[in-house]
Amino acid sequence: MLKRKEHISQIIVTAAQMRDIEARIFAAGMPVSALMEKVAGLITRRIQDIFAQASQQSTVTLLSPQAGILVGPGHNGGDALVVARELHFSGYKVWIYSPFDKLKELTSQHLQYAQSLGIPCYQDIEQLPNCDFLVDGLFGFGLERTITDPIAAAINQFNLWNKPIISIDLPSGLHTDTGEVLGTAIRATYTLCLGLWKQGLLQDQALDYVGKAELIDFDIPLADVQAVLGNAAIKRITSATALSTLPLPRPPVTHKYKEGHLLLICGSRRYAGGAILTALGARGSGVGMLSIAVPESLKHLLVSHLPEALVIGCPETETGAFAQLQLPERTELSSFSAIAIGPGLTKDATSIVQEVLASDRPLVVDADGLNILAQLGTIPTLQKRQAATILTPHTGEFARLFPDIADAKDRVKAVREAAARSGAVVLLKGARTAIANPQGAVWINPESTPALARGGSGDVLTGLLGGLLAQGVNKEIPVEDIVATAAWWHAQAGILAASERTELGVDAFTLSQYLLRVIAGQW
Ligand SMILES: NC(=O)C1=CN([C@@H]2O[C@H](COP(=O)(O)OP(=O)(O)OC[C@H]3O[C@@H](n4cnc5c(N)ncnc54)[C@H](O)[C@@H]3O)[C@@H](O)[C@H]2O)[C@@H](O)CC1
Ligand SMILES: [K+]
Repeated sequence: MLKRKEHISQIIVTAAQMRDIEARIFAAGMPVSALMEKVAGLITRRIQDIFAQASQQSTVTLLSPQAGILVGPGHNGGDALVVARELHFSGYKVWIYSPFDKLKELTSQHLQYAQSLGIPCYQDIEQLPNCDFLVDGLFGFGLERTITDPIAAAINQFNLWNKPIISIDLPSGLHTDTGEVLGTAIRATYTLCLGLWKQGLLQDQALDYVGKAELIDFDIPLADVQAVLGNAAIKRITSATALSTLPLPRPPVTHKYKEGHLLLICGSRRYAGGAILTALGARGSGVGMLSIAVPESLKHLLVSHLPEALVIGCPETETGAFAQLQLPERTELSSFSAIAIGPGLTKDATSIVQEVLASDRPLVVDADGLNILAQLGTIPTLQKRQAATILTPHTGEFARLFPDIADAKDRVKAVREAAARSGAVVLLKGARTAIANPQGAVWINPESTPALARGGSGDVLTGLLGGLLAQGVNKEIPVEDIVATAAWWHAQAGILAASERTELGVDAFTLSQYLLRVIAGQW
């Protein structure tokens, strides 16, 4: 059983779902004002911690830091006003920017009380004094239309101040579900997301605005979450879930075939390195047995890099691409636990992709394998496969496979539709990789690094995923969990490598060497 905190940190909600969950809490008797008080108290404490830490690291000690509090018309503004009051009482110098004439009732009451305490309140940005940091309570999940002037101009101005900004719930201006910028948006240094993770904070287009995001858990009952979300949930992949899916510990009595036999089909003379990187990713997975089918002229190269693998040289075309898949005698595709196909294939390998699709083995299709699928237009026939199919496109490959649903503005929606249509588990690569299964469940990898935006890093993922799949199939681990674990592991290896070698130091070979270090400390 997952602990409550762990469970809560996995959940992702839309604005509508958050509103429904909130409504259940209020209907059960929790007063709105009491919840606001509780939440804003938690935010205040976190702001104080952040600021205390920053002061410790700085050579200048501020005796009474000055906070600018930005207040919108709804309950996000109400939260901000409670924070203003609490910071005021704990010795901060506080001023309030409240540009709206009409406020929700609770927000209006808090404003009135803050003013009665003598906290200065301004309506125009020109009047605002200097400050050490800003608290953004302009809009939360109630933002429903594009922000216009004068608020848009004020937000742009705040962004130019170059002061730390702490956004309450989400940076004002971001769409709660898609992360789209509605006109303009606050560029936060920290986002303190309230209660449950909002989907928009995990969409690629929001990342420039979100800063460092944290969840402020205010004890939402899990029963209310379950009642609203049901099973078609969107989940954040966490270390705890990923680690629990790894094929560890191994049973004391086992043998190499029991620990999975992966067949990789990859490479061409032109893209020889892709085959090596895919194989190194598979090696990192710990798979029991690795067979690698490559065009004949690559065989020695692969053997010299991976002496443990069984390398199968296949007939090749004049240009050194696969002409045919020729497995050793008495070996069928069904002899393997799983197959991964694609990196470095070239488009000459069309018939091999078809052959593999017709097999009854769990299958990962990547890179040129996906381009061949797009050309063949066979996406609907994937539904008929007897075993799981996993597609791992980057944005360009996704657009070729699903031209009518590729949607940069809502990647979660796009990946969900792609999975439903294809019957495959689809992993859409990005800064926040999103994974969907055909039943509508989605997983998002919440931590990654731009260091991974580099040729060959996808090949490592394909091998790693294939290797985990081969091991997981034997242990009856759900395919979606394996895909999520591979995405997490790959990203964590990138993060660890970047932390030691900078974001420029994570070439794909190096990445493959960091895989094991991610988990070595955990077991
Ligand atoms: N979900 C929860 O359980 C809790 C939510 N709380 C806070 O409440 C927030 C949601 O509050 P609200 O529903 O009042 O929504 P918001 O505070 O996000 O703002 C909605 C208000 O902004 C106006 N508005 C929307 N778009 C606008 C635009 N483009 N230009 C000008 N005005 C615009 C709306 O008419 C409405 O008055 C959360 O983000 C969070 O900060 C907390 O107080 C406590 C608990
Ligand atoms: K906000």
